[in-house]
Amino acid sequence: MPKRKHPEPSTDAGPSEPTPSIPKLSTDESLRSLQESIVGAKASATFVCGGTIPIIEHPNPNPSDTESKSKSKSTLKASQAKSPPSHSPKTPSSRHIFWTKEDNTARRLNLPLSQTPESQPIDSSKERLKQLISDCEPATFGYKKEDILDPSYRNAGKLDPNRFACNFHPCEHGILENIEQILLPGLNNTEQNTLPFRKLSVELYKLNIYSGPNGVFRKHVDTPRCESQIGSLVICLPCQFEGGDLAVRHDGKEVVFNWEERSSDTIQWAAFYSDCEHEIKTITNGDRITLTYNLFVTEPIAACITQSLLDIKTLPLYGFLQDLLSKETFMAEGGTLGIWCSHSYPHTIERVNELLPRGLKGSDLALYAVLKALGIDTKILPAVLLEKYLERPEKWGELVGNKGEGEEDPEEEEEEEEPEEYYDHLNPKEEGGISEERPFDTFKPQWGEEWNRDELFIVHVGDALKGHTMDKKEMDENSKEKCVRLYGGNIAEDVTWIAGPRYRKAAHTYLAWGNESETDILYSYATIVAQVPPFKKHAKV
Ligand SMILES: O=C(O)CCC(=O)C(=O)O
Ligand SMILES: [Fe+2]
Repeated sequence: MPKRKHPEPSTDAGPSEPTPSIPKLSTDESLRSLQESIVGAKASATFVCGGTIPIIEHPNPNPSDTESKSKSKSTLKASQAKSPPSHSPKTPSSRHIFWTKEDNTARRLNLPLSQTPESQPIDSSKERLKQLISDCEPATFGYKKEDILDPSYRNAGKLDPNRFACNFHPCEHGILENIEQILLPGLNNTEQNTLPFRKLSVELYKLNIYSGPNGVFRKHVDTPRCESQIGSLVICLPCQFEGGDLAVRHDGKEVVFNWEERSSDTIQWAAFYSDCEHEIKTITNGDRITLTYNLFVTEPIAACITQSLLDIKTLPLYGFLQDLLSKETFMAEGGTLGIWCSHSYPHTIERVNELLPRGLKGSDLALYAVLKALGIDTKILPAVLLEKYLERPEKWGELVGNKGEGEEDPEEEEEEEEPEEYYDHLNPKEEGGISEERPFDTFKPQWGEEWNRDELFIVHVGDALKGHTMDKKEMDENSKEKCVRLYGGNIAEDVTWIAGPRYRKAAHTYLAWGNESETDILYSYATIVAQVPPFKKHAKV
């Protein structure tokens, strides 16, 4: 365990946010304020960004007005993208979609329709648009590993990328660079390079058309196409429509992109992490044509482009923790902090150690990087909740938002490992739907309740992340013993837990005891575990 650093008075902590001062707080009070600070940092973390590119008749030297025009219902604003790099190409006056019909003949549509070449009457462009719509196939959505066609849930047309091409690429106008800076920032400080430099790659996924009066895609979470997928990008091409707001949510926050006003003459875009719930409100009129892309985090790149990295010391959380650690009253004997990750990761895949911590998102990334930068031994580890709550079923209600006694067995409710699409439709009575899939969503643990340690759960923290395993024969052991065998590690009696469990993943499948043999699943959560060393007065940075 490293020695607790005794930081110098913070001179370079945050440019705007003053470092909160914590005079003589007991460890418990300090932990409470730490929890507030971490939860606060999570609340202000970014999970989505977007922007606008006007289509102009004549090339403009600075064409990419990427200022976001999204409307936010919460206090959070959609992150504003910066100006494009100087090498950004000139904006073409219009965009072309080329596509093939079933008989393999090719067609072309110019957008915006108002910029139809003079040689071509506008009516024939409108006719082309109709043809494009009718050449699309009905768009399905994934539910329980099946493709479902249900226009009351998703009413749209689609073309797969092998049937169309468009003279647009998200690298133009610096869109990808802007997304990278916001969703995949390099975090660094002068002393320590805490994370390898990361880059985004992008892959075209579909062309979709949502047409009035009933085009819609109700709330869902995109299915990641592979483990390194970190998000989705939507490019809305210039074509007039009304309605069709895109609402993106994470952790109780919502950002709404209202694209109707500028739909006829601009390209508008939004990018968000894959675990964000989102929906497209009803398109009441016109045609909303989008290109969707999958965003992946690439292999680590050795070279660091230092000037583009965000300085960790400018994060308010850095100053706060630095100050806390300089107080002798804070965890004087040292101890372990455990923070449940607020984003979903494929943390039980075979190659998990290639993907984490590299693929950390938003607030998890910031917290991990801050702890590392402060010299705290920090790891991403799996945590398993052992079923102590089964002995106290009346306590379960408190966890799932005071649902009261006699509720269904939470294990049964939570059988799926991913939040599902289509839940709202299938469970119309369940307000919000999502709480059924993620029972912890509504639970806000308060420091001091010690809910997970003594009363409700025993948390087992593994020694390292590892891929999903399977026992093909019955083992004579209880869950605790199983965890120790699979993960090493120990029952984490002395971990101070912050925030609450969110996204679990199947970690181990095994044959359960019973009259008939059936398989059971052990789930784990990704957590950030930090070993705070004991305070040593003489320990200087
Ligand atoms: O078109 C949009 O705004 C989003 C589309 C979407 O959510 C999807 O294709 O999964
Ligand atoms: Fe989606």
